Amino acid sequence: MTNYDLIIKNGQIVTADAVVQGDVAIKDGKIKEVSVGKPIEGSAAKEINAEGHHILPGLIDTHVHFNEPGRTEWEGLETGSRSLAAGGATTFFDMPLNSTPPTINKENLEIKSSLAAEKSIVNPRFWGGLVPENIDDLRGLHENGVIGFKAFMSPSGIDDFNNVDDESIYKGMKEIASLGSLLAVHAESTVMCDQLAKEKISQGKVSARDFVESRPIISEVEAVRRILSYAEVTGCKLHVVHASSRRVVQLINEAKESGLDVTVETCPHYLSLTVKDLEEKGVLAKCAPPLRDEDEVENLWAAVANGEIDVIGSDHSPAPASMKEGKGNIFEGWGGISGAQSNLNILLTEGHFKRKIPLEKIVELTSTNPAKVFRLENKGTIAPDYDADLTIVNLNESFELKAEDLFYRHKHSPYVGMTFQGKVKTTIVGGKVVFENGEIMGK
Ligand SMILES: NC(=O)NC(NC(N)=O)C(=O)[O-]
Ligand SMILES: [Zn+2]
Ligand SMILES: [Zn+2]
Repeated sequence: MTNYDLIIKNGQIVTADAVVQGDVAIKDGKIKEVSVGKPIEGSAAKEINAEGHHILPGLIDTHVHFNEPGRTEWEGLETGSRSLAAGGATTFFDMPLNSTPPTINKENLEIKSSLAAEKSIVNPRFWGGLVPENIDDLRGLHENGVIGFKAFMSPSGIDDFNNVDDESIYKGMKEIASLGSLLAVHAESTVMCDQLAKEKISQGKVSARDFVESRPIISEVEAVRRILSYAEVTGCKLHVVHASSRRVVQLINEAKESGLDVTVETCPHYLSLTVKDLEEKGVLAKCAPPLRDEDEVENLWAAVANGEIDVIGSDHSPAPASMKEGKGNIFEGWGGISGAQSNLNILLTEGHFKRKIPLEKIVELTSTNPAKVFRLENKGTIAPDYDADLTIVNLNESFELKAEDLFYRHKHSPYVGMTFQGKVKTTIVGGKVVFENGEIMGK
């Protein structure tokens, strides 16, 4: 008689607290038993021998733009979710913009969530948008299960998703606070970015360095200071996405210490790429806030090691290759990095192997904390009664990322050509293997 659906044997089980050798038994989509030191008794319909491999809770990618419905020629829920599975992620939070219609009311949310139920091979969750026009729609979005709300303090680059002014920040945050939800912000100063860009462009200064200088760290600092003030006055829980420097992170940590309910995300690209990559790769490595210099990368890793960062999300914001080409005028071309498949690879290679960041820390930032901060029940660790969302990784295997290995709709990424240490072998969502040895097994 079989008492489990799946037993994973003899792996190094990684949680935010420890790495221990053991077995994991799964039934009905849940982890039923974790056994350390002695084998799990009983049998299963399927067994995976994880000897020499590490078993991690599946990554929860807090920040992706999958662009469905309406802009599926850029990505889509099927290709996006396959890329995540290949990269060891089992849950994503899709941003409200770049899909058309944007997720700014419950009707639009319903369109997106039914498409995801049909097409995604990992667990989908959604951000609602806060735009100046939709304060009255926030309740409906909240009641229909959004993770929280996302607003842009500077232009989003998308016509149907307006950035918020201070008045709509105030009104929106008051409403979000009363709902008991939270606001995520893209924090850059509109005035600084606009003025600096105008000056640069009018002088014909359009290089990678010029683009970076047009979106300086102080512009993030200004916007973060302002949004922290509104968090204080409204009592709204705040989450600052894609912080590009430790200065921004420290500002948020000071606010945390003073009692504000605020968290911060950074992304793998700020931990692995620099202005030099933007110079070499051109628009392919363009994003906002922009890549910074080498010392900022090291400072951000110090912040990771020091527990100053809450979560790491990819900010996967893909576009067709034609919009990511060119090295001449960096101001032209789509801002957004295609990176969702490489999150774990970057954190393992650049973090664990190069800078001695413990595996426990990587799990904490990519899975345990996202589950905690965004209140996902039964996710984010490996323990009985938790969802069987797992990824099995061979840390002894290294590989060079090739464009054809990418599951994105458009097979380009600034990470192509890099050599990574640690390869995702198997990804399991709700007890089902969705990715194994380079192939998608799901629907
Ligand atoms: N419209 C976008 O996808 N924007 C994104 N673009 C980046 N990060 O360059 C973002 O999150 O700001
Ligand atoms: Zn953003
Ligand atoms: Zn984004």
